[in-house]
Amino acid sequence: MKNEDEIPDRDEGINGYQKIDRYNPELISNLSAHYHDVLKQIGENPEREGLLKTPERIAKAMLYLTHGYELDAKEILNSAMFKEEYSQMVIVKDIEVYSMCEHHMLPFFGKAHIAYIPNGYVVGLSKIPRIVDVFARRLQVQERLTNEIRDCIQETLQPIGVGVVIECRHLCMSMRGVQKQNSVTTTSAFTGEFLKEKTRTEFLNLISSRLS
Ligand SMILES: Nc1nc2c(ncn2[C@@H]2O[C@H](COP(=O)(O)OP(=O)(O)OP(=O)(O)O)[C@@H](O)[C@H]2O)c(=O)[nH]1
Ligand SMILES: [Zn+2]
Repeated sequence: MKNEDEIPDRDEGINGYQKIDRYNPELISNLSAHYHDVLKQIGENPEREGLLKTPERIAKAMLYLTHGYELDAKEILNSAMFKEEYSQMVIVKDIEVYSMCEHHMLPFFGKAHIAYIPNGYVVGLSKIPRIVDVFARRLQVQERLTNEIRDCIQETLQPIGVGVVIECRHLCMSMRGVQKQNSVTTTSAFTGEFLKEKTRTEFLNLISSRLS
């Protein structure tokens, strides 16, 4: 029996998530109908002029904000790995992060700082922020986001070590709930050489310094 809420083109995707076609008009229209109902349920009038296109806008925005499910971070890293005899720490810092917490579907946002020590191979620099987005554009908790980035780099590039630090503000803690406007959550994850205090301290010092 066909479930009328069934998502069209549902199919086994990568990373254990269902593959969906985010541009499928039928999917956008189904999702818009749900958001139309949400507007009614919160006491709004979805027929007033300002809200006429809102359900469709939200549907498209949500599909965009969760598009990381379809992307394969390992494939992205594999596409630009170069043999290079550079053996010092490589750091890409201050990478903007925009994600949504899986508890409230409210944004959390801030910065990621990522380092690795190559083991014969380096990766194209742009690929580091790209994989941050792959994992951030999903429903997340900051701790899992941090670990997923670390594991992806470690398993794909197989460097001597990886360090990931993420600092974010969670709107579920500032707009609602405990209503703390200035709290920032810091998470970190390390492998290999970064488990040693000396290397980790060097990384943490370098990410806290600012270019003048
Ligand atoms: N560890 C972790 N917790 C998160 C993250 N994002 C949101 N949370 C927390 O998830 C928890 C959910 O707790 P619940 O008590 O079930 O939800 P709630 O009643 O809405 O909680 P309050 O936010 O305290 O009002 C809250 O403490 C949130 O602050 C995250 O990325 N990591
Ligand atoms: Zn939340």
